[in-house]
Amino acid sequence: MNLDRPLPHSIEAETCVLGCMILDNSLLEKAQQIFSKKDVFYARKNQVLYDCMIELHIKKLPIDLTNLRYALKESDLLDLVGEDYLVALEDTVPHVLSFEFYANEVLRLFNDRKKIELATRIIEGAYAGKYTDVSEFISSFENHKADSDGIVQPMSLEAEVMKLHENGGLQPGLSTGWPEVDKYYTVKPGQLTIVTGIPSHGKSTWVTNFMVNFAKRHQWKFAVFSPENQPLSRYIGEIISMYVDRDKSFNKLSQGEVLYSLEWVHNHFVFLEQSDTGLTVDDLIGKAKACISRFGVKGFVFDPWNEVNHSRLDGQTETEYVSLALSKLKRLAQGNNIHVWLVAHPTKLQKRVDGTYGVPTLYDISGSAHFRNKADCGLSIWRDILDVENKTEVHIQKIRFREVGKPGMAILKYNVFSNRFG
Ligand SMILES: Nc1ncnc2c1ncn2[C@@H]1O[C@H](COP(=O)(O)OP(=O)(O)OP(=O)(O)O)[C@@H](O)[C@H]1O
Repeated sequence: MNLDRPLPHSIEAETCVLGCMILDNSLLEKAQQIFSKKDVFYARKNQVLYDCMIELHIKKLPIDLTNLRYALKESDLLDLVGEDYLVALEDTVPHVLSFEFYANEVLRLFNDRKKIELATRIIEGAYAGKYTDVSEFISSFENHKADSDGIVQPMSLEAEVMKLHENGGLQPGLSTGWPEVDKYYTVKPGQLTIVTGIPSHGKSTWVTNFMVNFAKRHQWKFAVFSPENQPLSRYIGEIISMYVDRDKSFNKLSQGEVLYSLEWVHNHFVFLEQSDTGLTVDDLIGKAKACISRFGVKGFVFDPWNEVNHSRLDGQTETEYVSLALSKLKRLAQGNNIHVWLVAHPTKLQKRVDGTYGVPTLYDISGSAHFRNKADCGLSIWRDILDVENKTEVHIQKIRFREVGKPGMAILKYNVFSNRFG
């Protein structure tokens, strides 16, 4: 089937991204985080240049015009890119600060092209009368590399596998900002983390503190659905206390400090308001996607699960509903290369003989064992509420990929003034 118009692209955005990386080589790693796929560039010469930059980076060589020209010549690709185009790259950049904006634009357009390609194949399949069950056909394409029969042959993944190897193989995720937690849990885009814990044991406080760490350290932006943290001005005050990280609470900051910090919060967070009827998982996913394209959001936090409107279809069991909803959240994470955190309460727990409650697991979350089965990573936050030292235990109960971490437990101390864990 022929498309009679060009696929969406922006040569200007692509050249700006490449130019920024020449001016500031450290941006290449950021680009690799934003673009999970290799072939995000529309123009062949831009794709060649991006590949070449990755190669220089792997060889620990500076990404500059001299090295790029040499590497392109070596692989007979200089004519394809063109000397003049290469030299002009640096001049096309309005400012390196625009990098993230242009990179997200390149990613958005790449995703649009993929959607059009997918839709075209679906239409072709329908014309050919090949598929009786449309939903099955669509889900086969969600596995990206599946051919039209849903069967993947390993050599079709050659480029991805070689790229993974070139980029250093199976690498850990990004640091949480707490070395003791990093031993067990790091963060990869494209995954779903489920956090559980007994009420008042500090799940929300820990997740919020985690977001602040992550936004500071990796410049991630977060979309947060946290209806219990109302009014929002109060929640933002708590975030500010965590951000400034001094032994003083929000109340003791100067007006200047508050205003400065508020601007930082503004640049790293957006909040989703609850609706009167309660937002459904589909509503939240729609809003998350809007936040990804409008604000370049990389992390999405649902806190807690029981504040979501869980209306089910007629005849659908709770287990089926949970399974489908978690699959949708995983697809949101994978398809957009973001990380999703879901906070969920355990069901009523059994008291221990000493009257205290033990550490809940993902199997204790009300609704279904799918919380354990579908999560890529599972954490349980627990504390002894009588502990005078305010210690919190972070139990890492499930890690799907070994490079991301391993099961274990990290202890963090909570500071009541800064509201931070350290
Ligand atoms: N280690 C700790 N020591 C003392 N206080 C803590 C500790 N961790 C959290 N807190 C405090 O406990 C209170 C409850 O924390 P938080 O709201 O984060 O818990 P939660 O597990 O999310 O609860 P819920 O399930 O009810 O939403 C907050 O006031 C928080 O400041």
